Amino acid sequence: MSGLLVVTAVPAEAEAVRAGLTDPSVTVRPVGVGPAVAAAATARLLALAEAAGRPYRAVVSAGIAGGFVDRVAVGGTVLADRSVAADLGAESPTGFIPVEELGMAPELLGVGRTVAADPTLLVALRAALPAATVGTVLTVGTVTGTAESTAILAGRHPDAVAEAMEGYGVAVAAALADVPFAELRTISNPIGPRDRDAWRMRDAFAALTTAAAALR
Ligand SMILES: O=C(O)c1cccc(C(=O)CC[C@H]2O[C@@H](n3cnc4c(=O)[nH]cnc43)[C@H](O)[C@@H]2O)c1
Repeated sequence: MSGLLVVTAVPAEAEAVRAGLTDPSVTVRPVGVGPAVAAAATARLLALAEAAGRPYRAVVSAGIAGGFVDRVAVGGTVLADRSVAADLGAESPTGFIPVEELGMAPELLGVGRTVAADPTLLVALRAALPAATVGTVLTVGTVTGTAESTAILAGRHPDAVAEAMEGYGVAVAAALADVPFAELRTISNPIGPRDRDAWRMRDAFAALTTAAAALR
């Protein structure tokens, strides 16, 4: 059995995680931006390890994220109790319809648009990161960038604390491989009207390095 697999979107996130690790058995791999590449790359990493007779014991999606204002601060750390594909569904004149409510046969839904964190892994991470905010982390294909879309998303997900672009994809790969999953994020920017100058990447990367000590 191998140790923990940590997947990030970009190499800078992977470097920030590696800088804070205390457990040499942890493997960190940048897999790309967005749920599709994150799912495909994570599935491949898990399958290769399993085929080599050294399956990973758990997988964590880690990186920076946007935080919902008044729910988590920029520079803060978030643990997802569930990762949700926020835009998986259909628009309608009366609002968004989640994929579960579209009337498809349940067996066609695969793992659905919500994946809960592994309870044991989440308990361990919460114990190691007591200051972390725990809540839903949304996975989006497009970074939210207007006041209107922020209000809609926040209203639709009152339990959501952050949004990022990979967690649900990694979660699906982990679920199909029957490997425990969790998502760990540090907040680089408030979710809202796009203001790239307001992004605090350095603070978020520093927080990611600090939080990485919990990955063991
Ligand atoms: O949006 C940009 O302009 C941008 C430009 C260069 C690099 C980046 C990133 O490195 C983002 C990578 C990663 O960060 C997550 N993230 C961070 N903030 C948000 C957000 O507000 N909404 C969604 N995702 C966010 C995401 O997981 C990206 O993969 C960005």
